[in-house]
Amino acid sequence: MKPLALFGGTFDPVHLGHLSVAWEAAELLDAEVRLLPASIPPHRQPPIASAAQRVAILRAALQDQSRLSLDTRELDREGPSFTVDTLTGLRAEQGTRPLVLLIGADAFANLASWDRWRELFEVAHIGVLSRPGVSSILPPELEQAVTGRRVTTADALRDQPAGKVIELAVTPLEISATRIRELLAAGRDPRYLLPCGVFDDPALLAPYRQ
Ligand SMILES: Nc1ncnc2c1ncn2[C@@H]1O[C@H](COP(=O)(O)OP(=O)(O)OP(=O)(O)O)[C@@H](O)[C@H]1O
Ligand SMILES: O=C(O)c1ccc[n+]([C@@H]2O[C@H](COP(=O)([O-])O)[C@@H](O)[C@H]2O)c1
Repeated sequence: MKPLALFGGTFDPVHLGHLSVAWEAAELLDAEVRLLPASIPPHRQPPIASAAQRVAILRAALQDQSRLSLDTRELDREGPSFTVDTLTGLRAEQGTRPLVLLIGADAFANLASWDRWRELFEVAHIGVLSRPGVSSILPPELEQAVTGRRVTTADALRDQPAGKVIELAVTPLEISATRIRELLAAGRDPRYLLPCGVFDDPALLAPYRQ
């Protein structure tokens, strides 16, 4: 069975950095990949755009392809979007299908601050996406938790439903939502940092313009 990979984020807004690494992860793992927008992200300022606005941008971004899809379950839940709750729900739905949590290297380095973070390894594998400027040195507590879990081939994720960690060497694209919000707020037009379906509809980016 193809693994199911979840790529969570604030997506405020989704950009070509997200889509490119999600696409490459889908290819590298031969997995179904779902983008999972967070409702109230646990460890950061609330997003500029509302959940409905971020979903509208995601839908526009994902049109005309079938490899990446959208999973809005965190938006349907009250309270902060703790990833362990989301993955536990998916585990109950998906039986023994391998689940892979995709996270950028910057977010992965902070994993030990996440809610019930050790339980994540019980419900999913973790696929770490390389990101420019992010060191691969982990805090000792996390390094210890990861020891013995590292695998280097996608096939190794199919042998069991959860518990492994794989580094995914994706093409580095130095794009961030922060930079896109700054450019839009300054009246600039970051056309080639965003998917064309998003840029072609100016109403979608209105929340970020001042
Ligand atoms: N260019 C990129 N390359 C690799 N991973 C990325 C990239 N941009 C974002 N990610 C990863 O995507 C996930 C969701 O990121 P998020 O929605 O916070 O985007 P962001 O660009 O980091 O946003 P912000 O600048 O607002 O923090 C995180 O795991 C993050 O590490
Ligand atoms: O569960 C947690 O405690 C937790 C803490 C920080 C981040 N996350 C998740 O990590 C993903 C990326 O977060 P962010 O803030 O980089 O967009 C997103 O799906 C968040 O819900 C989850």
